[in-house]
Amino acid sequence: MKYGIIGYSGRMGEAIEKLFSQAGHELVYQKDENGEKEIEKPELIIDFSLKEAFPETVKVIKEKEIPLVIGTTGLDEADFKQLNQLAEKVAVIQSFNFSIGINILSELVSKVDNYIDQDWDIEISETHHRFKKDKPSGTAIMLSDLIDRDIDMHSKRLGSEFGEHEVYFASTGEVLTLKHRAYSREAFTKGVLLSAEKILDLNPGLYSFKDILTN
Ligand SMILES: NC(=O)C1=CN([C@@H]2O[C@H](COP(=O)(O)OP(=O)(O)OC[C@H]3O[C@@H](n4cnc5c(N)ncnc54)[C@H](OP(=O)(O)O)[C@@H]3O)[C@@H](O)[C@H]2O)C=CC1
Ligand SMILES: O=C(O)C1=N[C@H](C(=O)O)C[C@H](O)C1
Repeated sequence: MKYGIIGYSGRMGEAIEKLFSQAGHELVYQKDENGEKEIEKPELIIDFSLKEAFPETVKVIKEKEIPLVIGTTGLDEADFKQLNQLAEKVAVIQSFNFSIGINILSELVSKVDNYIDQDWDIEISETHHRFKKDKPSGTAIMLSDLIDRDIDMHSKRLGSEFGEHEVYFASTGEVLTLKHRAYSREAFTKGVLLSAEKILDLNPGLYSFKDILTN
């Protein structure tokens, strides 16, 4: 496939280009803070940039009318409204975490929540590399949104950690911890590749990575 990346020069942009090139896909469009370069019109766009770049991403998708795979975090309700608007015309796959493990963990969180009552404490902890700009992580927000109460979230920024998430459920006398740790960015880029390879066959609409994994 011929694809484009927004956030091309970033950590994820570089890791995506490496995996996609190994899989035989061709980068024909790239955009970062320094500008854009288009060799030819891409079949789809992959966005792993920053929230500040989101208005530009919306503009690019509107102009090109091509599908979007987006993993950028920090997006708010207004941004999701825009994603829904784009999804009326093109397929959009959005997830704050493209790893298989976190998507299984999110199923488990919902399952545990069905067993416990208000007497249980629930807290989420996330650890990422020192360069990560947003806090709490998109994944921590996504996990807390699965539970119908306010959850305390704890963020650490340490060295080069790729991404660790823990969800604690505790009552007097016991604690249950669900934990996921990414050992490399491959944890995410493999999910991005799977999404990109499937998106060209999808009808317009807003899809999650879980939709892609389970269909
Ligand atoms: N959903 C998931 O599975 C995952 C999501 N992420 C998310 O992906 C995003 C990128 O992470 P990471 O690669 O580590 O971040 P980086 O800071 O390394 O990269 C950000 C990229 O965005 C570009 N950028 C910044 N502002 C603009 C702008 N206004 N217009 C166009 N491009 C812009 C930067 O360009 P320049 O270098 O020129 O400044 C850079 O290429 C983050 O939101 C992160 O949370 C990360 C991992 C997994
Ligand atoms: O910035 C990162 O690196 C990551 N960001 C995502 C998030 O905010 O949840 C996903 C992953 O944990 C890595």
